[in-house]
Amino acid sequence: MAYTAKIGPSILSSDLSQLGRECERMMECGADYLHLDVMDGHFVPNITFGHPMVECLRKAVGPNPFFDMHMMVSRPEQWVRPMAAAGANQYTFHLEATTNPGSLIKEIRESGMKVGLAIKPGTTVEELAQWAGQIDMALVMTVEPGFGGQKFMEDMMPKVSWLRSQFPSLDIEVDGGVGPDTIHRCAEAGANMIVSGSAVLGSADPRTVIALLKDVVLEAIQKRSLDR
Ligand SMILES: O=C(CO)[C@H](O)[C@H](O)COP(=O)(O)O
Repeated sequence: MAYTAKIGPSILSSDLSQLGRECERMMECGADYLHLDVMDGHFVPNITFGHPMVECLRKAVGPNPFFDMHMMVSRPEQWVRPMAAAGANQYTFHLEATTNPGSLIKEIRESGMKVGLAIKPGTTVEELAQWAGQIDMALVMTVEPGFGGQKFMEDMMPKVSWLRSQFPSLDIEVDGGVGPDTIHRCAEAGANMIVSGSAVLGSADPRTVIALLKDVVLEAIQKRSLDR
């Protein structure tokens, strides 16, 4: 079992006027990585930020925090090189946004980043599966992408369970409505990379929330390895 539990706060839910400080605060509170949501107002009905912001953030927080870029954009091919140059570590694009996932995967690798592949709630996991051998991480969205603070879609969990059964070493991320109330379902299904926005950033005690999320996932991983 090659994967481990990792918690990545979605900084979309932070005080955006203090983004550098918020990123540092999350890392100090035990985050394993930072999940950065890039939205273009076209693939999703919301706009956030692009590579100039990522470059500034990288300068502000230094070389260590792992930047997991969730590219909710219509033309993901366009931003691979700029994001790599800005200091991104992983480039997660949406399967629905490209007609040529194979060449995009190759380009991301050549640019030195890890590859993540995301699917919206309406996309089947079988469509993702054909690329699973070529990617570092699969992201199963548990809300319709576009906004933080939405309700967790429990009915996405069979996708996670199926992926885990088929790809025992793959990093599987869940994103949307994940927090103390929903983490058990994600962990049981086999997710190991946990994005949490409002539940972590909206808490008065993010350190405790991050630790709780991580403990639940670690316990599920241990249980799965004992059951094998
Ligand atoms: O990708 C996203 C929205 O498209 C966000 O990462 C996600 O919604 C996290 O926020 P929350 O935990 O509050 O749901």
